[in-house]
Amino acid sequence: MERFNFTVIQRFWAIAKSYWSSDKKWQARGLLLLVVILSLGYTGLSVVLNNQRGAMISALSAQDESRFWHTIIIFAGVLVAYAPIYAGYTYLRDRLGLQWRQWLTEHFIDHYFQDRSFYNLAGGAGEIDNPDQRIAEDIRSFTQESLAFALVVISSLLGIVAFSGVLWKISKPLVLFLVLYALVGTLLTVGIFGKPLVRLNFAQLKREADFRFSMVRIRENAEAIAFYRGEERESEQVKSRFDEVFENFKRLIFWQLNLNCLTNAYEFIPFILPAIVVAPGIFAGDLEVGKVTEAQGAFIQVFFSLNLIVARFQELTSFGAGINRLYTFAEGLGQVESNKGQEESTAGDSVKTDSTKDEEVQGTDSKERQDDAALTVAAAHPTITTEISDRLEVANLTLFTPNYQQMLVEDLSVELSTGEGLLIRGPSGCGKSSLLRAIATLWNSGSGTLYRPEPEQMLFLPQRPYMILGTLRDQMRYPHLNAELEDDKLHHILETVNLPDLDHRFGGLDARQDWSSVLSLGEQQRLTFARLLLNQPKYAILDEATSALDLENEASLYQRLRETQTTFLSVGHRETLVDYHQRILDLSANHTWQLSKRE
Ligand SMILES: Nc1ncnc2c1ncn2[C@@H]1O[C@H](COP(=O)(O)OP(=O)(O)OP(=O)(O)O)[C@@H](O)[C@H]1O
Repeated sequence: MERFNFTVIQRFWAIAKSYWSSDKKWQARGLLLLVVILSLGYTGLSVVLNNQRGAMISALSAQDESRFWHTIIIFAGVLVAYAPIYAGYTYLRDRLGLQWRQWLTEHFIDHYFQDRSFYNLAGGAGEIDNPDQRIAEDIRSFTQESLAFALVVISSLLGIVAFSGVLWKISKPLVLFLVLYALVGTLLTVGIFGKPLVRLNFAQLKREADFRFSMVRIRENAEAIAFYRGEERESEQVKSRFDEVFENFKRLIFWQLNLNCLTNAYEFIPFILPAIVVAPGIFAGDLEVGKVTEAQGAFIQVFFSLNLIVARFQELTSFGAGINRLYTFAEGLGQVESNKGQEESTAGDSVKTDSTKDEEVQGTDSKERQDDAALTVAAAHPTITTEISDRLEVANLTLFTPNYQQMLVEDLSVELSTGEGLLIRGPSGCGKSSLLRAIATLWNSGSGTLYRPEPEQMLFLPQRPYMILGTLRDQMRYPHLNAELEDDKLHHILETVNLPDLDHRFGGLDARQDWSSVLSLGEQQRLTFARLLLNQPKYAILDEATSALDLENEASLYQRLRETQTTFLSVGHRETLVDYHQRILDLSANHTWQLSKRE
């Protein structure tokens, strides 16, 4: 159990330290210091308030009017200072939490897009589920909760120091009993409830994210689902995802019920124990009546400070689960060093729910075996070498699917001469798009050398047109959104790709739309072709980029492309495409290839 807690703390620190030692560290530390000072201030004032409450009761029971009013005046005076200090404390705490969140979110987003991690993680076997939820929600709760918890720990320590003095004066055995009682309670709670609650909270986060994702997919594929009349199946699917949320939550609240039974009984004692201990002194006339209130106030403060872990255990377990999710994500992004080997048993345990534990552990094992196997395979095989050059050429290229499961092309050598068009053909599934992936350096499983120009000199038009979120102008300028282009030029290009009234239809070049829903596939293909004609890169790679167009539109676009200086490489099935290319590369299903010149 100790080891388990230690792992979570280690993981917490691995994520947290990046901010607290970043270039923003002095600002962060300064703000934290201010928050701690304010928390010191309000703890000090609460000690005074507690004393005065006791004094007030004593004055009332002794019918001492002037002492009563005196305490009331002090009370009011302290409150005047207490209210703004406490408000300032919560404000600055939340402000610091927000700044931390901003920094950490940007840090994760930077790593997510660095080295194409978003693509590599998506292509993996899905160990890092729902990265969107991890960035949007796990980071938010991580920063808020860690700050809230750290400050609670600090104020608890202050509370212990401030109030145990008060209590010590009233009754020493009471203090000793308190320490022992809190210690036993904490060990019991962590021992019994720690593992299952972190596990269930982890699963809850995942299942909530899966459920939400299934709803997002429906929104994105609404039309296809409507055509298939797939409502029933989709509704079943969403409901079954929600059932998983429901079942896990049921288990979670059952464990919380058990925890509450223990903590409620356990937290009841502090309310009566001080009275029992102080009562004999009062009966004997040695102590004032108000001492009961004072002792009770101090006892409760010290008790809840010592009892921090038990009192906040539910939040702590969900916090721990969030830390685990964020840590595995950071590990996947290469932000923190992977120490899988050391943590194998604990990390695996910490993420499984009771009912699914066995199958998921098996799943994890087989995933790890697959990963290990993939690493062994990758180590045993060479990878494709890429060299930046002013030409586009593959030399002796043998290409496999990732993990080397399937050979796609064997010993291919071809160079693209400037101004020339090359068409790649072949049966479906033979590896045409994969060859483009290799040229784009998305895949490197295989051997041979790829000579390619700088990425900025190449533009890829993938099989499925990609419409960005933004204006029509952005759509056309993508991926160079900062390019300054005159409206006239944009209009002219729209005409060239046979979309002359597109901007009028949607309210101008600055109109914002969900372009992938409002444009037909052919219109989207023409719009991506507009990007190509605007950018005029040195090399263009077109993967069935005109497959949804009629022959006339296709011919016109290729004609325009040939008028530019761009050297292009196309993949496609249509016979008519041959007319626009000088050379043809035919790939076959048995990894052989043939290069020919057009007659
Ligand atoms: N991420 C992947 N992991 C493993 N295999 C893959 C992956 N992506 C594609 N493949 C496999 O690689 C082979 C080649 O796929 P590719 O997309 O290159 O075919 P293609 O020739 O472009 O087909 P089409 O003409 O149908 O578009 C296929 O058998 C496909 O199943």
